[in-house]
Amino acid sequence: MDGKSKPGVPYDVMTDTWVKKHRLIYIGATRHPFILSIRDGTVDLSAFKRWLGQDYIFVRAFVPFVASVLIKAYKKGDESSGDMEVILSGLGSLNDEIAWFKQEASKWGVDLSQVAPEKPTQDYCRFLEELMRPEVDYTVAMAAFWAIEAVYQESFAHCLEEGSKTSTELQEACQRWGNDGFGRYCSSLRNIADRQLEKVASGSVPLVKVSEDAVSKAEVTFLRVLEYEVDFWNMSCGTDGHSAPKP
Ligand SMILES: Cc1ncc(CN)c(N)n1
Repeated sequence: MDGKSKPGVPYDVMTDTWVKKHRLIYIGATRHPFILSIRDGTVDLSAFKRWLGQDYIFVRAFVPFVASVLIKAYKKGDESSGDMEVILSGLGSLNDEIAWFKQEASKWGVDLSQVAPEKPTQDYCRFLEELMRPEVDYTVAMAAFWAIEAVYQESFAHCLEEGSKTSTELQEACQRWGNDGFGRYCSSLRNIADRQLEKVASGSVPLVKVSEDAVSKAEVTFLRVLEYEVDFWNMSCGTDGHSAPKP
């Protein structure tokens, strides 16, 4: 709890504060025109196929990133926190996700072996590599991990809400990240990130002490994730100026 909170009055955890403070870019990432076009049934299928091929490349790079977070959780040495179990479950679902991408690609006639990473994918994967370095704080890596998963969860859940006109053929893709189980998994990641971010408050004992430096680095990292996600959606739509011409 921060020093200004009153007993019995709910207070914002750090990730709430960030989402409110950076609301515009957060909305930009979770309500992007690409997602809105899936939701209203007008998505350009060549854009969807481009997203599919590029996201397969991203997810392959995301696996070692998540493994690096698992190593950081292990090194923290707090077995009772349950963090490793949450992260391990994430690695398990990434295994299913990779199999799903292969199956979906064959359904849509996308030859994954021929897909080259576009610039936004390359940049995002490079960012993941930077975060994998052992000197990157667990708090910073967890904040990125949560934000990356949360953007997909919020985006695709929006395509399944009442009133959406998502086509039947794309509903399964939306279910992958928009289902309640994935929502609960994102909440677990968020709780870990918030617990790590909890700062020393006057008169209360913090659960975890992290330096101000790690907290501000984590916020910058959160913002960078949102920017990379927006670039990734832009690329999928072909509105980034870098994408290959539509097939
Ligand atoms: C670009 C991106 N961001 C997030 C996710 C969710 N794992 C994803 N598959 N791709």
